[in-house]
Amino acid sequence: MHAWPMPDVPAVAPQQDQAASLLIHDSSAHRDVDVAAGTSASLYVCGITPYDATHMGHAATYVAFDTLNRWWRVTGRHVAYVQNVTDVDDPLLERAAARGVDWRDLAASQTDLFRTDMEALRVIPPDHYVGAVESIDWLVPVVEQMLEAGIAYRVTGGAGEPDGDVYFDTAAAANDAWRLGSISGYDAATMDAFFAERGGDPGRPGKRHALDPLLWRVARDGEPTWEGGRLGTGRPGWHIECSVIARRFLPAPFTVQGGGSDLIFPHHEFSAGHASALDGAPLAEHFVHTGMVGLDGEKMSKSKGNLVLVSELRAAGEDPANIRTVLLGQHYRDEWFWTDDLLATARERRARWMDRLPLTTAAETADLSARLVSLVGRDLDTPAALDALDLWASTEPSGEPDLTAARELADLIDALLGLVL
Ligand SMILES: Nc1ncnc2c1ncn2[C@@H]1O[C@H](COS(=O)(=O)NC(=O)[C@@H](N)CS)[C@@H](O)[C@H]1O
Ligand SMILES: [Zn+2]
Repeated sequence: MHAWPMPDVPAVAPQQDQAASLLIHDSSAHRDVDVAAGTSASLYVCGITPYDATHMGHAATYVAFDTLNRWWRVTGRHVAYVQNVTDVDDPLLERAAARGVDWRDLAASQTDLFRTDMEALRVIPPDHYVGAVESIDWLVPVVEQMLEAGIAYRVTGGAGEPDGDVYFDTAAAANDAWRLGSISGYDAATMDAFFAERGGDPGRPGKRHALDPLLWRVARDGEPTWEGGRLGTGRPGWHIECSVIARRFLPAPFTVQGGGSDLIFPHHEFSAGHASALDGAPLAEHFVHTGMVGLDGEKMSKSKGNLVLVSELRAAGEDPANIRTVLLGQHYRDEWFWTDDLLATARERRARWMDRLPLTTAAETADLSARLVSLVGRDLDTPAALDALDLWASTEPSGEPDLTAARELADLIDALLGLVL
């Protein structure tokens, strides 16, 4: 499927000395790692399950990885970027049924809304934007191979379920590249809790291990189904889509797998497990996760219905650059809560930067540009970058205004932070 239009990303003089390193926190290694290496990078960021799009938690996560993308580009790297859309999965089907709408219409309209919000927030689109449904033809042979290799198995009935659902055998699949816990590092109790909470079925009779995740769900009445070759008609489990889409369009391993912290387990654990099961290569070199955004003391989520939607703020006339300023003002790994005050503050900050811009000098532009690139290169410290803009805006100009310098600074702020002043 198509992504969304590319924002204008001004060409800027590569900040050579700042291209030294890009430190970012790897949740799997539990430490900061340098991902600046080389002339090219590759990024997979899990996409939305298309309903209740685009709430501020979604937006915070995609803007965070857009900042990573932008740092790589400003420092002269080529970036290969892929994102999926989980356009078939239990939560989507449940929501469509609850609303009495066709699940395909819900997925299509919500994905369109997401695209317009991403365009408004000036998020650079992925090179490949791929739906789970589009990936079915690619994932069926992979699951068939897993069955043949003995790292997947069929479950016979139980609890009123039909025979034939295909599960991943987490024990049999362990190899040098992956074993249960490789990505999350969680203990068994944590995995059990998160698995049940996030779409898993630990109590399903007939499974070899409670944490074995579903690869293929055979047809049930009233559910959408697709041809599944030797798997029989049915539909895919959640994790395998991301393994197969990433493997199709990105190197094995690619540089960074991204998503919110709620994806660490089971989703990224098993996306990695499925990808490594047959080819023995790690899914990604590094795993990076954002903190959860909440409202009124609770994580912003569909099920709680406490959503602040980008489209609603835009419909009320808010400049998306102010929304992006709020998001960049929070550290991507922090848990935080949206408030209207944050938006008011963002408007004022950005207005001050806009007033100061025409007075800037060549020296200021050189210093500030290097500082901004360096700060973002330290675990995407955009809050510190915005503080540096505040400091600059609050000081008297250091000499004669230089309109060329003002243009260059505006271009760097746009290219690196996606903010138009
Ligand atoms: N409250 C939140 N705060 C921050 N990020 C969030 C929040 N809610 C969801 N996300 C992130 O937004 C992205 C899309 O979330 S989602 O719509 O539920 N979809 C999925 O997680 C799957 N389609 C990934 S394959 C994920 O990276 C998720 O971690
Ligand atoms: Zn995913």
